[in-house]
Amino acid sequence: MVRKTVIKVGLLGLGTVGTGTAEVLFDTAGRHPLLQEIEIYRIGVRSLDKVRDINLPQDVLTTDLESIVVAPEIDIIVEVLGGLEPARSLILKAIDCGKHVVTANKAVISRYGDEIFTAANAAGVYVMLEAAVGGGIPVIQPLKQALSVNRIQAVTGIVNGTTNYILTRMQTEGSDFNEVLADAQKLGYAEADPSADVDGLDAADKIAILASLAFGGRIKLPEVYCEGIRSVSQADIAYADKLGFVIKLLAIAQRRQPTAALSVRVHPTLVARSHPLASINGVYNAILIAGEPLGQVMFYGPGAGAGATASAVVSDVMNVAAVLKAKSNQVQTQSNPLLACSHQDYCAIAPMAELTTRFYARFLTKDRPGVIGKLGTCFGNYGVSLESIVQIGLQGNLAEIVVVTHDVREGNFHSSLAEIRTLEAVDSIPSVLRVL
Ligand SMILES: NC(=O)C1=CN([C@@H]2O[C@H](COP(=O)(O)OP(=O)(O)OC[C@H]3O[C@@H](n4cnc5c(N)ncnc54)[C@H](OP(=O)(O)O)[C@@H]3O)[C@@H](O)[C@H]2O)C=CC1
Ligand SMILES: N[C@@H](CC=O)C(=O)O
Ligand code: NA
Repeated sequence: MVRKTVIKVGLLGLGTVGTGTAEVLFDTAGRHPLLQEIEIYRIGVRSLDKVRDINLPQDVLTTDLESIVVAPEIDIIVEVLGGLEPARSLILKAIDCGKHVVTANKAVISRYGDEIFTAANAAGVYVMLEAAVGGGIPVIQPLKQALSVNRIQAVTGIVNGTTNYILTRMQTEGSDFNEVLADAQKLGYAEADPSADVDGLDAADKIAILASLAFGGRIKLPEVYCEGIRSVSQADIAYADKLGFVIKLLAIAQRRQPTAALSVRVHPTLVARSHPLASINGVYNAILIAGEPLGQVMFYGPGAGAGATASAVVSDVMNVAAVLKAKSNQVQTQSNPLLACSHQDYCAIAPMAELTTRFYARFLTKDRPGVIGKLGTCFGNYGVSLESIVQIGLQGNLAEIVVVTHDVREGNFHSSLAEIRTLEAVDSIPSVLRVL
């Protein structure tokens, strides 16, 4: 006989994502029937006095988060607090108490994934994280399951909604960076400390998680190269546009040969207008995955926001609930390897100097004959071949020269720039960006 179980959830956090999650779990009509067997038992928050946009059963709220993770009635802990502590300790405590965990917290997973998954594997519980990357876009489960038969070659993504929203509005409306950031905060897209978005750290957390799943090894976060969007100016956006590009904050994990070290990086990048990632605008995210034998597949959707992220959180809750239900009916006794994390070793990460990529660079120089020739000589000394070189205008009495290179070893390109900086005719190099 199949018994009907009620699976109890302890929800840690009732902010943007927590509220969206509770709304889905309280309103199950027309969704998967299994959701009707899932109940929110307790919700942990910082303040009981805060006005909430959601009707809650009496006494469900508490500020005692520890009491939730140790409650014997609770099967699944959903951590949507954000930040490193107390999130990390509460996740570990929940695992220690034999509870499954669903989290949207990429900051904790990318830094403490090793400790958390080792503990979860030892305790025989799942730690699920679909909401941690790409918000509502299903990308974690596809990487663990449907795509895992492929040899992955590259994961290239726009994985931060806030910065894509900012860059899109700077590009299409010429808006001011700080004004648009304030809007992204109001819309609930940004992290509590938005420098995590703007400086690329959130995207670095996410690409570390994606790379780990795609390439089958853990990633040491400090080895992920990370550059944010503060240096992207209206001048670069305008030049990129003239040259047929848009500027996107890309997160890339790439392995050129199966045995080579991985390149894992986040930086603003010129993307050709014809490339599929160039048309991903606003808070939308997209992740392009290339693998053998599949070829390319692109996941696209809302990368942040209450409803979108709740969709991912609740799908994880439902996956675990399905396992618990099967277990209670004695159908399944072992961990499902396509839900659990199975890596123990670390990936070897290649130094940035070894990266081969194209570059865009903008120079301010004295406006006199022969300067372009001198730049060309310095580039030639280091094997840097130019795809285009343009001098469009003057800034004051200085000439503005923009170059786009062919593929070049990053170390060689920087050596050529070091030599160019010594030229008497060169005033400054205001920007250097990579080109996809
Ligand atoms: N916002 C988004 O679009 C997305 C967010 N995420 C991730 O989801 C997580 C949550 O984000 P979000 O919902 O935006 O965050 P919010 O800041 O909106 O909400 C955080 C919630 O956690 C509670 N909280 C935080 N710290 C504590 C603490 N020390 N003790 C008790 N309660 C605490 C807050 O309580 P109180 O309400 O009382 O202040 C609040 O309810 C983060 O890890 C974020 O990176 C992932 C994908 C998208
Ligand atoms: N701050 C993040 C929220 C989702 O992960 C973003 O802007 O993408
Ligand atoms: Na996701």
